[in-house]
Amino acid sequence: MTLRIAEIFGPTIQGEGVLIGEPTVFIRAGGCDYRCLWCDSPHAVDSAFRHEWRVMTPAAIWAEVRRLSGGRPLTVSISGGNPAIQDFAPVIALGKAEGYRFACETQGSVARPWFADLDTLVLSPKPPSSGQDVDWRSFDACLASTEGGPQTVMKIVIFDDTDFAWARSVSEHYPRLPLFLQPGNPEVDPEVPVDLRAAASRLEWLIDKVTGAGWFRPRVLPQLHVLVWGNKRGV
Ligand SMILES: C[S@@+](CC[C@H](N)C(=O)[O-])C[C@H]1O[C@@H](n2cnc3c(N)ncnc32)[C@H](O)[C@@H]1O
Ligand SMILES: Nc1nc2[nH]cc(C(=O)O)c2c(=O)[nH]1
Ligand code: SF4
Ligand SMILES: [Mg+2]
Repeated sequence: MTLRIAEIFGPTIQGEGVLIGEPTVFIRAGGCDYRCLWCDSPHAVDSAFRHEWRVMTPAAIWAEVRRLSGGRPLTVSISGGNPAIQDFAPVIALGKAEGYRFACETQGSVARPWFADLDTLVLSPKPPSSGQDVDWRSFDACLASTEGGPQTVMKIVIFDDTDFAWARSVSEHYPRLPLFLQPGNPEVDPEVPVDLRAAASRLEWLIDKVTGAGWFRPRVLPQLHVLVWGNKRGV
């Protein structure tokens, strides 16, 4: 059995959400069932980049993670693309046998039995600005697959007022899911250096929205890796 892999990189720090700051190796799966208008990882989505993807066995993927981490267990984040359109169970089994921990980033459009083997599942339903339609039945199936298992959290990207209002209503439907908000990054060209002042302004705008609304449930975080490296690949 093989998997389509866009890149494997690290160790770096997890730049987003509940595991922010955690030393992490990323496995970025190739292929996605969505086409978010502002996707920051099109090289793992568009078939135009397919020739850059590697077809790898779980053993080959695991050998690469072990090499990058020097064989010292850390958190491995499985992202993409949408990793849930492939079967990562064998990779997770290889890693767990050596004491590694696993997180997964997905939009929640496809539920997988292997979600139950994770330590952390990050569900990131897509707001109106993405141009995608959320299938909430699939999202609920993802949630059901982790009941009594991994920590499961929700992370929503906010670009504008409409996204913000949407996030509030989604939050009301899932009152027990820990919620993380991050400002959308409109600059997805990996070659363009980060504009720190613009990034700080976007974060300030989102903080003002949350506190101004008297909404004290979500945590508001930047994309830490974007502040340091912009949208550079492999970090
Ligand atoms: C590239 S996606 C891959 C995983 C999965 N397809 C998903 O969307 O959750 C990883 C994370 O980056 C976020 N993201 C993608 N493009 C972004 C952008 N331009 N600004 C901020 N966050 C973004 C997604 O919402 C998701 O939480
Ligand atoms: N450092 C770092 N943190 C991240 N958190 C989520 C990422 C992703 O693209 O899934 C990501 C990424 O690509 N790099
Ligand atoms: S779901 Fe994730 S990987 Fe797919 S297009 Fe949207 S942001 Fe990109
Ligand atoms: Mg990213």
